[in-house]
Amino acid sequence: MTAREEVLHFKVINIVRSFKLLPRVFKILWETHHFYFLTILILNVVKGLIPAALLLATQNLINSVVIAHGNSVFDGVIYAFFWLIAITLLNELVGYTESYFHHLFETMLSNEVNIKIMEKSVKLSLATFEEAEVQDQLTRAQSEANSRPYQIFMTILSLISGTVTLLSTAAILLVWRWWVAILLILLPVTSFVSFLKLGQREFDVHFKRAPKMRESWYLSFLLTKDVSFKEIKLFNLGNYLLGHYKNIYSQFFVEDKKLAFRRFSLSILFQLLNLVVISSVIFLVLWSAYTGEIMIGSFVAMVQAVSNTQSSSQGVLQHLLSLCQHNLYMQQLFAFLDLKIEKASNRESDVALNDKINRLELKDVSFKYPNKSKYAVHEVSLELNKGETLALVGKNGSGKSTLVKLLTQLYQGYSGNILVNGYSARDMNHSQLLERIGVVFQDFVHYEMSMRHNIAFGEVHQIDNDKHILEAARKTGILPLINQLPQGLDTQMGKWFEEGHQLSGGQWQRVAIARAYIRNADLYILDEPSAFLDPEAEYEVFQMFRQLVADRMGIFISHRFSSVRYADKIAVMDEGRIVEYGSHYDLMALRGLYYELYTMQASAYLDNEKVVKI
Ligand SMILES: Nc1ncnc2c1ncn2[C@@H]1O[C@H](COP(=O)(O)OP(=O)(O)OP(=O)(O)O)[C@@H](O)[C@H]1O
Repeated sequence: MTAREEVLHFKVINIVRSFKLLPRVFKILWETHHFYFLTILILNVVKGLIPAALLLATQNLINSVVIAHGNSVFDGVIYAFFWLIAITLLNELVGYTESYFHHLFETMLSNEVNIKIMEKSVKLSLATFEEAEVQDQLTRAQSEANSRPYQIFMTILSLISGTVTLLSTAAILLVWRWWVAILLILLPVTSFVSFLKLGQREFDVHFKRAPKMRESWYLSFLLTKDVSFKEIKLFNLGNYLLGHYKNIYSQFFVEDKKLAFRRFSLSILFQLLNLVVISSVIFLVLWSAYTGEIMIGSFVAMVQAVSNTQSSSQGVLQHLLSLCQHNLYMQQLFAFLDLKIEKASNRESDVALNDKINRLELKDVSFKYPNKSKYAVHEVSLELNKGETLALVGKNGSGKSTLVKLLTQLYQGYSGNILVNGYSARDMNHSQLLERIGVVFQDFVHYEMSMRHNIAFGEVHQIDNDKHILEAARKTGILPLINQLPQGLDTQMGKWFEEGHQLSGGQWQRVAIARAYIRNADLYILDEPSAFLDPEAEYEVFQMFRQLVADRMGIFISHRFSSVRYADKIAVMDEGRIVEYGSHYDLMALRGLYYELYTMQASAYLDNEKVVKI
């Protein structure tokens, strides 16, 4: 049974079992802030005792007035009055102090949980992170991270104070008629099971909703973010996407309405049952007072005790129910936090990379994406030495970018071997290896931060080293651009935040290349570095790349054969395999796929020239 099925097959007993999560919940609460946590806990125990104390004080006051009326001794009344005022004051004081600590603790707790989720996120491997189920778990964990853990805390507190109130008020009734106290405590149990089942159903509905929630989040992202705004306008997609979004939410509403109606009907039914029992018990108290069995003060206290016992018993069970539901959420959060981390990078057994990388070998490397039958990379073997450049070419989807992700160990589940200086990359100290590689991915990030951040993120400890950052900028030709920016390196980039300076596609691409170049790496990998560049910029970028890797190694992926031809080695990929391998001249002489692609592109340029001449 998969984890998902396990959760969906939760029965009443399994929900109760979910209480074993409580120690872990307490650990999070404790770690959030020891002092606040303990203080709130203690205040709640005190809060739980107050209703019974108030009750006894009221009973005492009324009875002492009755006694004083008979024998004109007023001291007892003053004394009882003092106690009532003191307890009322304590009640107020506890309430205000508790809400002060609550307020602070709430923010801290949601931060703590959000941080735990983000910490876990960055540790996951790319393969795990990309799994749809993991994305769903993340959505579930994140969507309620701000409210759920705090609600759990509140529920636990209400449970504590409710139980204390229940026991203390029930004790007053026990003295009078023990079976009435038991009846009032057990009465709400009848509703407990029904509400528990309903809670399970509500959870199942929300559990199954995660993929749709993700879809609705994505639709809202498309409709509200600048990256998609232009296309949405041009293709007039607004109404279509909005309709889709509304559709998802109207489906949610139908489900919610059904559940709300069930909850409403159950509540009415059990409320009526309660009313009948409570009225009968109050009539019994009334009868006792009428027959003179109890005094008037005790009568008032007893009626109050009946109502308190019944309501606190109902409250305790309600809180137990909420706790079950909250625990189901926590189970999702913990499932995400417990996800396996593929490689414990920097293990003691890892081979240290003490030297510069001067040799890279791939031996029969094959890789399939999870749940895919076809190889994205199939039996790839190649080698690269210091001072050499390798160009990867091939049609769309032939496996070039995947190969780069394998080289950078983003995916570990490959067969064959990748050797760095003769050692298997699998056994190498991961961070040391990655420190020696500078990569620009095809889908590089536009950081909506300052230019300084955008470049220095390649070597974050250089964030304040202007000289170093500007040198990387010079190598990609963006120095003149930086000089023109209103706050130079500290200018905000992009359009998401105030005073943001938007760059063109080619400028963003050069910034991304500068981010790789700021690293003093031994191997530079550029995945389609010229996709957004004009011919002049492309020429410039490749000249600089060749200079940079003259005594290092360089790999680039490109569909532009004008640049590819200058690489020392060219690997032509098709359906995951390397089908041709050699220099430009070797491959042209072969008259195979490379020749075909090269001449196709060259003739397209020549045709254009003809058109211009005509
Ligand atoms: N994250 C992923 N999950 C599943 N399959 C993927 C993933 N990324 C790529 N693929 C698949 O792997 C194959 C190789 O993709 P890859 O991105 O490596 O090709 P490429 O040669 O870089 O293509 P392009 O020239 O279009 O960038 C394709 O069939 C693609 O559908």
